[in-house]
Amino acid sequence: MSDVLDRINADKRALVAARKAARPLSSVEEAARAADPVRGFVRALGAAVESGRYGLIAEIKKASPSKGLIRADFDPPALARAYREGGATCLSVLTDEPYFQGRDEYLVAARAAVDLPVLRKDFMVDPYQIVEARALGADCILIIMASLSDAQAAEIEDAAIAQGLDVLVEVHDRAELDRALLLRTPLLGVNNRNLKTLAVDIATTEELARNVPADRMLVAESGLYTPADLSRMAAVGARCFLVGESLMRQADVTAATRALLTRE
Ligand SMILES: O=P(O)(O)OC[C@@H](O)[C@@H](O)c1c[nH]c2ccccc12
Repeated sequence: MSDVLDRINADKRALVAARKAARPLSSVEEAARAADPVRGFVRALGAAVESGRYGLIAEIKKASPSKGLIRADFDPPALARAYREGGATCLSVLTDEPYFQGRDEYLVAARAAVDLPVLRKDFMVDPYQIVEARALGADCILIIMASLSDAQAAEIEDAAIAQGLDVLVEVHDRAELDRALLLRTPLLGVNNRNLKTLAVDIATTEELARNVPADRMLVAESGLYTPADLSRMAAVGARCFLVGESLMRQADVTAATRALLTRE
């Protein structure tokens, strides 16, 4: 019954309840109003694709539930600069602590180091986290359809829109895709990793791509290692990619990012 995602979401709800008790929404809202202007996340990806390039969302990820520690030498501002130098379009920064060893401060530090738009990569279960994301300086938030009901997803998207944030909605199967299309965001991610079992299969994007309407921007997520992997995703219509581990494992992140983006 209790898969990985159920556990993560239950823990997240408890964590958010504690955060709410420690800091009232009104205080976070005040910080959100004072935050740096939003950088257009969807706009940056659209511009990359428009100019014939891939849109790369490069992820700053220290550890994961499936792999444990991914990168020991973990310096978010240095990684942000390396990704930018290598040609990334946007950044994704894990802020989930219990499962990914992320931190809110990593997002703040990474964003301050570059001019790229930044996704707060976390498990959003409550609109409070969206206001938090804005207060931290995030430009985009993640909605995982497997974690939320239609009503919860819509509530979180509304909160993001109210804060001026972009939304990446993530799906893993046909039913989730159909539900995601009820949302307004143009940014549609297909996660090649099943968050319930943590198994990865990049055929997932190939299978779902044909059902993604032309007015959505398809992002292929997870399990992407080589230019050939990106070409395979591009062949079914993906021009944007979310990549973490394969770049995080390299000593020279700039060179690895450049190499990944090399078109065959
Ligand atoms: O490290 P990878 O296999 O390149 O995957 C990156 C990203 O897609 C993955 O971290 C991810 C996708 N959806 C998520 C939701 C929560 C946490 C993490 C994720």
